[in-house]
Amino acid sequence: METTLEPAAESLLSVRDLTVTYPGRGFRSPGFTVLHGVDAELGGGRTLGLVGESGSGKSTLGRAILGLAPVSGGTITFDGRDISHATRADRRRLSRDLQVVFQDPYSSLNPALTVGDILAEPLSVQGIGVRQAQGRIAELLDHVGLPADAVDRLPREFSGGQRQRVAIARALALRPKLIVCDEPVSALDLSTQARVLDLLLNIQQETGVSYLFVSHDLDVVRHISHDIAVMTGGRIVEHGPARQVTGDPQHPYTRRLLMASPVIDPDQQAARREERRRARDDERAA
Ligand SMILES: Nc1ncnc2c1ncn2[C@@H]1O[C@H](COP(=O)(O)OP(=O)(O)OP(=O)(O)O)[C@@H](O)[C@H]1O
Repeated sequence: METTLEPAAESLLSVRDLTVTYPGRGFRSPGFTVLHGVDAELGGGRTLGLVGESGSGKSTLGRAILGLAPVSGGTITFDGRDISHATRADRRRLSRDLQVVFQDPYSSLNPALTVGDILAEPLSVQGIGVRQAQGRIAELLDHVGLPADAVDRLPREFSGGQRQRVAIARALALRPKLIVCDEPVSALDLSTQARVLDLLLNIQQETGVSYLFVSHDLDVVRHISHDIAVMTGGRIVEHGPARQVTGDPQHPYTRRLLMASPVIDPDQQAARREERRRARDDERAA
């Protein structure tokens, strides 16, 4: 199924025909193509949820945007600039506007640094003085709901959810325009997941930051996203407003994903029955 994307009126991120091929190990071994001509679009102050099974290429898309996966074809335009082949120096400048929160709050924070030092790092890289940095760090801790004395403590003194709050504070330090959130709640228990998702929503309302939110969990993505892109086999098979993608899925793969995610609400259960009926009809017609 083809998904034709019109650039959003105020597009912040635009991915066009993106191909990522990892190089083969030896000179005889061919490269391994993970993304095959991916298109995606994200406007300012909005969230694009990227959902799909394990290995479908979601993280690779996030990594390509961050300059951590090789772009072998197509373009990535961010804030009006083509960043597909940004140099290291370009990336340093871009890090003001483009940040990341990874899945694992246990390995993504340097265990030897205090929370204060972790938050000071991006500020000092951008040349922000100590006094100004101290003020900003206090503001950031307050913003993510951590106590002021967290500044002198080490990551191991915090729970998984609190560590993820530290990672979010670090990502926010330079007031970015976009944060790539790569499975940021997958390692957390359900109630902590809900609190971290609410925090991300509040931050977006207050700051206008955009999120590319990668998750294998459609329920999580549905909760946080304005738009959803559905990915399988390195291709985006459906991309549209969250309500439309989850309420009236067009692609059989999206329908399967929806059927596999748990529902409690009776209206959703009725909709789910209808989805199953349509999927059965589609299979018979195929
Ligand atoms: N550095 C790499 N070199 C070679 N292949 C890679 C590399 N990183 C990822 N891959 C492969 O790319 C494919 C897509 O991986 P990716 O992590 O993007 O998927 P995903 O949808 O995010 O899955 P998950 O939810 O499990 O993280 C996988 O087959 C993976 O093995």
